[in-house]
Amino acid sequence: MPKTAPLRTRPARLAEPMASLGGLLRDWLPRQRWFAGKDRPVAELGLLSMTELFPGCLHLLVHTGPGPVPAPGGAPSAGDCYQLLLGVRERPSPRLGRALIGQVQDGPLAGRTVYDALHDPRTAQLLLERLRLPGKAGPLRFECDPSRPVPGGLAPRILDAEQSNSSLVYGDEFILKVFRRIQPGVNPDLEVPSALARQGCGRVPAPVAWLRTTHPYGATLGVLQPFLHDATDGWALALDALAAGDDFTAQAHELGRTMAEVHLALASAFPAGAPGENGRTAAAMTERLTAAAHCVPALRPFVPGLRTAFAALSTCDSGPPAQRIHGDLHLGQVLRAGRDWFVIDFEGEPSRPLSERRSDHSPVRDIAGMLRSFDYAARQRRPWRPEWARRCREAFCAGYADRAGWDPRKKHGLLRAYETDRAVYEVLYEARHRPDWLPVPMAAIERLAVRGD
Ligand SMILES: Nc1ncnc2c1ncn2[C@@H]1O[C@H](COP(=O)(O)OP(=O)(O)O)[C@@H](O)[C@H]1O
Ligand SMILES: O=P(O)(O)O[C@H]1O[C@H](CO)[C@@H](O[C@H]2O[C@H](CO)[C@@H](O)[C@H](O)[C@H]2O)[C@H](O)[C@H]1O
Repeated sequence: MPKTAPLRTRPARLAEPMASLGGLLRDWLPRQRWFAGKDRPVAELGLLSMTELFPGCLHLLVHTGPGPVPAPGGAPSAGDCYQLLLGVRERPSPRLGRALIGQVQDGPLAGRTVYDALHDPRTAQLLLERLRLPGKAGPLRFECDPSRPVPGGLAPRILDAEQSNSSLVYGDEFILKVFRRIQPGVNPDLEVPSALARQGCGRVPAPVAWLRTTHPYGATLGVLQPFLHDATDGWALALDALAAGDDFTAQAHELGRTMAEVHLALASAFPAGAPGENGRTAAAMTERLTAAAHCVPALRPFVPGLRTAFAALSTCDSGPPAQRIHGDLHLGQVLRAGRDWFVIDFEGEPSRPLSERRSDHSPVRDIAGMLRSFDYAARQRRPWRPEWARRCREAFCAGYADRAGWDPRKKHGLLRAYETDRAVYEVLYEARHRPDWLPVPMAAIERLAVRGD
């Protein structure tokens, strides 16, 4: 892309830019994969913070309703906050392609073309330059681990993956995840891998630099970590194995061992909080089911059957103690390089509040997530391959038991409840993001509600 024209409007004068940018962003936001509020129009759109990061590049935190824009330091309001990096240039360019957001009609930016600057190699390069050394820009703080220096001049490319955030890869050596939906507090995707690195856990790429903001509240905005360039994610490997009719149990077994290792490292890295309590967990799961059935009518006939899984949880033995976990474990979150598995993306389920994602949970929740993922993979082939999934699930649990010292297969009631809770989450996720995929978790819902296995 050609060099962007410097913005001659001073940032302070852009205090009212939502009036001019608002229309464009209202159209553009709901079309982004990472935008969570697809089920409602963007009625409210307000500016929480704006920083001119480089000439021609604005860093924005915007609030989308339904609630009003919260006042700094004031009470939280219903709605979400998103991080945007907007490129602003004098003239449109066909090279902007799908990065184009549109042309501003009025206000201080009238006539300028606005685009998603993460697609602009120059912005990507400048971003890495800022991250390599500590520094600040307005409320933004660029920080790094001085023991893990990052070389300059690495060529950037935007990752073309179905993601909840946006990622840039630099010279196949580092990957920068730019969080899109921002919540106050430290993001577990920075907190957890940093803590695991301090434990010497080699199964998780360690953050080397990160971006945070101090306004309108403290929050993590991005994390740079080593890119495992020779790795393939577990989802792609599982689909390849299915297509070739290959067995995947050796890989699943090794993956089970890896997850147990990561859970053990997490338990040492974070002091244990209050012990988990099944009755309270069952109540929370039932509440989530009720909320999901409210949004997805197809769930409703199965609610009574699913509730029995949660009711049974209240009477189960307590199981392994609650601890920090991954929180959104599936085959897309594990990468295999050579014979080793690595675990990424410790953000947790993106739709849940950060406080909940950062609290302790049963490790069975992660195990259930991975077991569901084998089922997802097996359902990508027709006729679907229940045996393939069953063998992988067995092997994963056996590998986990080898390393953890307790066997998930002996915790049937816990596993059923957590699998049910995960399938309910998936129904909601698919209904919002990929309606064509809804039959996949719905098949599990039917199985769990009717047969309970
Ligand atoms: N350290 C890494 N090395 C190699 N690939 C990675 C690494 N981190 C992420 N990826 C790739 O980027 C994709 C998206 O990363 P992820 O952290 O899951 O983002 P999101 O939370 O937006 O879904 C992953 O599926 C994986 O293919
Ligand atoms: O974007 P994230 O990786 O944080 O996770 C979200 O998106 C996932 C899909 O990309 C979704 O996972 C579901 O689909 C997977 C196949 O694409 C499957 O392997 C998982 O088992 C299934 O849950 C995940 O739930 C969601 O949080």
